[in-house]
Amino acid sequence: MTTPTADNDTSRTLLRAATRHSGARTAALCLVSTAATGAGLLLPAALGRTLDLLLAGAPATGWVWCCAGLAVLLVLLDGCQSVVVGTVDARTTAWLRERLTRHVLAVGPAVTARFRAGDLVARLVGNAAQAGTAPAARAALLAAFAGPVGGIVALGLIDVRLAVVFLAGAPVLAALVRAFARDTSRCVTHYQREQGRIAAALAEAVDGHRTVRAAGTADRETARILRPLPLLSRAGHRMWQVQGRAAARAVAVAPLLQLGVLAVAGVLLARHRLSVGEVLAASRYAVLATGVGMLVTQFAQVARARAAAGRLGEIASEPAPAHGSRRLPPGPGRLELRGVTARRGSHTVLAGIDLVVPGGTTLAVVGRSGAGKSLLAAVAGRLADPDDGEVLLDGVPLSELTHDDLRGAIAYAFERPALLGDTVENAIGLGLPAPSPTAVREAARTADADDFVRRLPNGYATALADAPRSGGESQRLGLARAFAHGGRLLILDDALSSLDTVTEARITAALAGGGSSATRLLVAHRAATAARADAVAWLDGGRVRAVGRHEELWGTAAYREAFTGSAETASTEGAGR
Ligand SMILES: Nc1ncnc2c1ncn2[C@@H]1O[C@H](COP(=O)(O)OP(=O)(O)OP(=O)(O)O)[C@@H](O)[C@H]1O
Repeated sequence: MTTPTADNDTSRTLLRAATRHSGARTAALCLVSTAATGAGLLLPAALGRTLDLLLAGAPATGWVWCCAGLAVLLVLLDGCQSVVVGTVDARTTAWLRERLTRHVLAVGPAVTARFRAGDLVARLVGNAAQAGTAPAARAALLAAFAGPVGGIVALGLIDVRLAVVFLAGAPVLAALVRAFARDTSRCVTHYQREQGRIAAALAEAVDGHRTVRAAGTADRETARILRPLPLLSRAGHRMWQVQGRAAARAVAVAPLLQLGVLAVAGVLLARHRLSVGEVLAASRYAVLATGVGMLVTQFAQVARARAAAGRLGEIASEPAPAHGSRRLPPGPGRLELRGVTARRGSHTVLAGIDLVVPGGTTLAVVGRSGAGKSLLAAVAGRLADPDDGEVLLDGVPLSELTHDDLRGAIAYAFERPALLGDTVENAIGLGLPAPSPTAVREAARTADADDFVRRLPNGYATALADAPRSGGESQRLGLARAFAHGGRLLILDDALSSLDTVTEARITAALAGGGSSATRLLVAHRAATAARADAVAWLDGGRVRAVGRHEELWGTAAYREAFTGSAETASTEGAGR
């Protein structure tokens, strides 16, 4: 579990990297924004000069053109700014989404232990888009600062007393902006958190729609999903209050400052220290110098982006398992667990497990529901790391293997496989660099899936979305994927549970009878499956109570009990282990 400080550091690092990624465009945006601010600052001076020349009856055509040119330039720069802001936002958002999606998938099940699925999606979609505006918003904030600062400098250049009058009231404005920035960050963080809660509950309800309908609890479920709504509404109202209060205070203070500047300018005009044009310029610079409205908007944007980046930082700080650099030497696929201990919360699920599966043999793992069979299967193929001990394949600790060697050597099938890909063929060949149609069909035949795939509208080319499947058919496709993957270790985590006993017998017999040369680890609930394995590991109370042939163990009453009453509850691929 990471700390809030680590999350904050990570969010800052993430934003810095995202800004670097759009570096050239962000620099261009800074240039365009600065140029726009510069043009905005020059315009009042040019207008003042033009007015003075016109009042004096002197030729002012050049200055009129200059004013017109500056006005046109401002419009053009404004257009450029919109285009560049759009591009920077889009590129940064895309970069953040890609990087975090990769990270989420690299972290694996641990990420779903900390974040609910809907909340993760809300973060990767909504918050990434908000955080993606950070580089452009910061550049715009700089430009928004340049306006008031330039306005004060210009006032000082016209007459230093004008700047002094303004600066006397400026601390009040600065305090307003600071309070606004602080309050906004707080409300935005609350708002985004409540949004994430709603998204998480909604995703759970959509996933469990059959259960909700069967229980007739749609109304209660809707209420559960929308429970954070009052808090969301409160955070939203608070945001508007903060923004409204800041604007109201600014509206109260800014005109007073502008009035002060104008009064002093009027006195100086009366004393012939300033021209009419300079008074006009001073009045416009006073407006620019009090440009708090712009600052408030930009601060709000930066605060939203930073709060969103904070939520992304929480994901990014979740450590992904590191892979080693060792290659897998040739070998028969001998699997060895040495003193493997795995805890979940305060519960020690696996306590110092020692187990050896000789290459090319089948080990069935049995035990009552909750005995830790799925966790053992996850640890055996490094879907999860043990808290203590190590797992070796042909003598090499899994944690020291390169990512490609590890994943190339171990194939998995689950009770409820997630089928990914455009077509049935792609779903079976998932993960293979170049899946051959022959290998995919051969694997499907071994998994007893070939017949029903051929009956689909376009056979193997049928889009997954157009291939309605029963639980057993999905399992067979998941098995086919594992068989097509090959490798020297095959782990079936309750992947035969939805098959009828005849099909299950056919598949396990095919595997044992030369259908696969791999070492096989089977999480089994049925006595018949255990009976076909070369050996059985009986898990009980977090330990291996016995290893032996099924027929030998069957004599023990407690062993027989492990097969009764445990078949209804089973593990799932997405259960977060
Ligand atoms: N992410 C997790 N957080 C907390 N506890 C967990 C987590 N994953 C598994 N557990 C707990 O670990 C124990 C073993 O779970 P596991 O799924 O490995 O059991 P199993 O033997 O496969 O059960 P079944 O036969 O019902 O599928 C259970 O008590 C389960 O609640």
